[in-house]
Amino acid sequence: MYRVARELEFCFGHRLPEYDGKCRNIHGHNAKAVITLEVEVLDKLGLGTDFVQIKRIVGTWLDQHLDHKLILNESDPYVAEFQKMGIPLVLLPVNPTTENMAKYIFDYAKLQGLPVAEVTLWETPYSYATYRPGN
Ligand SMILES: Nc1nc2c(c(=O)[nH]1)N=C([C@H](O)[C@H](O)COP(=O)(O)OP(=O)(O)OP(=O)(O)O)CN2
Repeated sequence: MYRVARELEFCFGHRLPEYDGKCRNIHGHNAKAVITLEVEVLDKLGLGTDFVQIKRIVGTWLDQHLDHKLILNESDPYVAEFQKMGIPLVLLPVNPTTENMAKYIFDYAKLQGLPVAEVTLWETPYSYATYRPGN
């Protein structure tokens, strides 16, 4: 079994409604997602999955869909106000925590047919969460 990983960076804003602390306020992060794939067999060039392919598929989506976006829980009372202002939002059915966003990125990579094993999302240089499906 081979594990192949590509790091991808993007910026986002979010807030955690009802959080008892400063993360209840809108704030931003320079995030790094680590997309880890598992493959049993290498291709004839000796590649598991081409790093370039991971960047093209997941990196392009991160750039277009999440980079410099405000990510909110769809039930957040702030949503209507930001929509009135024409601010581009990404709405999730859950709070935009590091854990939930790691799974959100995992689900996208999986849907694109990548053999993704786990996604780690670094929210700050010191804090990260990893999502991998359990048995
Ligand atoms: N398990 C989780 N805990 C926290 C999350 C999360 O997504 N999952 N998120 C937050 C906040 O979003 C916050 O931005 C991060 O908190 P913190 O580690 O305090 O980050 P700072 O860089 O601001 O830390 P300082 O040392 O205070 O500068 C909180 N918890």
